[in-house]
Parts: sequence; structure tokens; C-alpha cells
Amino acid sequence: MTGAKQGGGGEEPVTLDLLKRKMDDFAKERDWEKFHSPRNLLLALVGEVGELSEIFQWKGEVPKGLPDWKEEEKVHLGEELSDVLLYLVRLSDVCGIDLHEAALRKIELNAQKYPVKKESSNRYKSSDDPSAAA
Ligand SMILES: Nc1ccn([C@H]2C[C@H](O)[C@@H](COP(=O)(O)OP(=O)(O)OP(=O)(O)O)O2)c(=O)n1
Repeated sequence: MTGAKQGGGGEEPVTLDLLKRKMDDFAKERDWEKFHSPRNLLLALVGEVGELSEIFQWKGEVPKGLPDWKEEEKVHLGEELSDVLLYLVRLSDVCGIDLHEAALRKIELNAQKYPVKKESSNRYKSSDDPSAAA
């Protein structure tokens, strides 16, 4: 999310803050701020998650890197992933949540909740849970 990649042909690195500002500009330029309420954005986000899910629907499990997918399918996947990300960034913004700070804090909390050391009290053990394998 941060670092080397550049956004939209400009010089600025792609960051959550850049996406936030671009979404804000997008809404302002169209006078769409009135539509970008928390509830509307949440519903739009869920809708885009549905569109993302449709891409994988009925395919069964697919290998990482999607080696057998056509280029156009990967482009479509990138578009739907982006819609989810953009609505998430916008929703966080209109809710006054600093997503950068919140996400880093959550990663820290996750690490505390699931220490690297083996835990016999892991509540989420299942055959799909890598922490159950150890
Ligand atoms: N009121 C709106 C409408 C759209 N968008 C932006 C955010 C998303 O990135 C994208 C969503 O556009 P569409 O609703 O047209 O959805 P798709 O691009 O998925 O098109 P379709 O549903 O036709 O596949 O546009 C937005 O910010 N606010």
C-alpha cells in the first residue's frame, strides 16, 4: 500500500491517504458527498464484496497467483478488489476513522491475541486454521 508504486501517473506514492483524498475529490467534483453517508457506503462496500465473490463463485479452490486465469479475468479481479478498497477507505473517512492507525493497531492486537508460540487455548482450531496444524 505504501512505498514504491506510483499512483495514476503522478509522482506521489500510493497510500491510504492518497486514496482517501482521491475519493474525497471524486465525490466533491460530482456533488455526491450527500450520497456518501456511512450507511450508503457500507451497502456499496457489501455490494462490491458480492461482485468480488462472483468472480470466484463455482470455480472451486484456485491456486495462489491464479496461473490459469486469463489476463482479462485478472484485470476484472483487480477492479473489484479496488472497488472494495476504495469504498472501505471512503467509509472509514466519513466515519472519522484513521484507517492507517486503526489497521496497524489491529495487527498489533492480533499478534498479542495469537502469539507465535504454540497455544493450547486457541479458540479457532479447525482443519483450515494453520495454527491448528502445529
Ligand atoms: N455513488 C458512487 C458511485 C460509484 N463510486 C465509485 C467507487 C467505486 O470504485 C466505483 C463503483 O462504481 P459502480 O457502482 O459503477 O460499480 P462497478 O464499477 O462495479 O460497475 P458494475 O456494478 O456495473 O460492474 O465508483 C462512488 O464513489 N460513489
